[in-house]
Amino acid sequence: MKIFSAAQIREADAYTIAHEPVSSAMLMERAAAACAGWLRARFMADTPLYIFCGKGNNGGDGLVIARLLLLRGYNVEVYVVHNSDKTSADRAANYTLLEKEHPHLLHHIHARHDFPTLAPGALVIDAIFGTGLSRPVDGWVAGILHSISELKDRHTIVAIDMPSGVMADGSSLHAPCVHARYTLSFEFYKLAFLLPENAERVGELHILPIGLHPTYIAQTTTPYHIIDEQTIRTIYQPRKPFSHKGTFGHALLIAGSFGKMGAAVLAAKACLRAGVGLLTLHVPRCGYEIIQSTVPAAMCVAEVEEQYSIHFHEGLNPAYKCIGVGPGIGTETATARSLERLLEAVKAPMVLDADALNIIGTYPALLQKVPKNSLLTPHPKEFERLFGATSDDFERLSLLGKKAVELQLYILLKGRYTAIACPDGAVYFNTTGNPGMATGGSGDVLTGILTSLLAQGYSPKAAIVFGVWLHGSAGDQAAARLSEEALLPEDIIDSLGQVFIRLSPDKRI
Ligand SMILES: NC(=O)C1=CN([C@@H]2O[C@H](COP(=O)(O)OP(=O)(O)OC[C@H]3O[C@@H](n4cnc5c(N)ncnc54)[C@H](OP(=O)(O)O)[C@@H]3O)[C@@H](O)[C@H]2O)[C@H](O)CC1
Ligand SMILES: [K+]
Repeated sequence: MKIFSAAQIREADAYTIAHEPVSSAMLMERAAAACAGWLRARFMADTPLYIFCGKGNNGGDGLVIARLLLLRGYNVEVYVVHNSDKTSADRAANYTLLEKEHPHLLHHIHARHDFPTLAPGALVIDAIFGTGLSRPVDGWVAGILHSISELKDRHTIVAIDMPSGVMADGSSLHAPCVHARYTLSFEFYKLAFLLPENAERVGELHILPIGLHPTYIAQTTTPYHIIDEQTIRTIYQPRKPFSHKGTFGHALLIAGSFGKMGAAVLAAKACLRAGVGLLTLHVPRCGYEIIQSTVPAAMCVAEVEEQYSIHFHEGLNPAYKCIGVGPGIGTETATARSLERLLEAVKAPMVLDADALNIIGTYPALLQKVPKNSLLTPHPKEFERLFGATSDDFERLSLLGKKAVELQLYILLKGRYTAIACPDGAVYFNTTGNPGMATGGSGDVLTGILTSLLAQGYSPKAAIVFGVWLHGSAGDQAAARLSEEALLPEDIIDSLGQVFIRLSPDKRI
């Protein structure tokens, strides 16, 4: 699913109006009907309802929502926020319509002290600004956004299309914004919704389809995409009946050290469950019995060195289709030296995670030695160590994209919506996964999955997009069974099978 900018959304609107054909007023009616339907399904007609409307089309949506809910007997009051002397034509027409039928329900806000006192348990609709916001809101209008946000503990705030004050394509980190409990947005995710700095403002996001023209959507390009199950189904390669273990590749995982062998066990189990044909683990001496007894399907190469692996660049089997390195290996100087030699020796794309990234953060020259098209999987702290600090999430996203192109690497940035930046400039956001996965060890599971998919012959782009989606989906499946609180990385691994079954329904018994 594509993520469009505010300008492209306006174009999609105009294209739909010209080609469907549908009038702009009807499109507003559709958008508002989708919101009214959503609200009616969740809130009773006697809920005190306050709709705050701006002077643009977002305000127009609010006025139509008011009209539609009044028709259904809802208890509505409308407050027009006079942020501008100008108004849009569709908003003006809908204002006239409402004024004719319900003049006593219309109120006007020209200053902060015009803000009303709300009845207890009210539903507050924020339809002040949407995608038309071009600059941070200031003055008394900013005060109104604050007044709405202050209601959030006692009332339910629902933002229409965008929480007012949030800009679709740029940072509004320090700008006054409505903090909504729910955001009902039209047709597309906006880039701002996917970045952590807006999480508290957007609340629970619902994307409502309003029938924007499919031709515009198909022919318009954007670097930003949401990974959807439809895309995953085109990536996933079901197994052919005559395949054998050699068909699914031989992976090497370099993981674990004294006290961190759990990372190696988790990565190994995930690698096997994600379908690799053969797996070898390279561990320090202390990990030998652990691996042989907990992951019997894997082969194990143990070093003479007791606590840390420092010779993993030596004697590499040419049969290895993919090498994953990093979980729990530590950052000893000798380990860093071995990593450098490994990067010099390997030409095929690898997976680098955790301590491998921390070592590269300490010795940044190593970044240039990482084989092209490798997969790097930093969390935000590791990302900062690798590429430096940024002042907001939009700047960090742009740095992520820039580094992926410059270094010709796939770099993901872990988060609620993990962002995957590709060497061709595309960025994919993953929406699967849940807060239950924010536990030590979840990242090791991801490393195992990605190494497995690359070894099986998935292209680096297919492996990272599929792998991140799979990891999140297995986490969701596990959380549905066990709760987010009780979720452990092992449960993600155990649920991988269910996700594969979902992707290939003909395999169900
Ligand atoms: N395809 C769709 O998704 C549809 C969306 N619809 C809705 O339309 C809005 C976008 O409407 P638009 O009129 O373009 O813009 P807004 O209503 O969001 O904002 C315009 C008003 O905002 C004022 N403005 C802008 N920046 C500021 C600021 N920093 N401070 C104060 N005021 C600001 C602007 O005032 P001007 O004086 O600059 O003119 C306008 O008053 C979209 O979000 C959806 O809700 C359609 O209904 C259907 C299709
Ligand atoms: K809004």
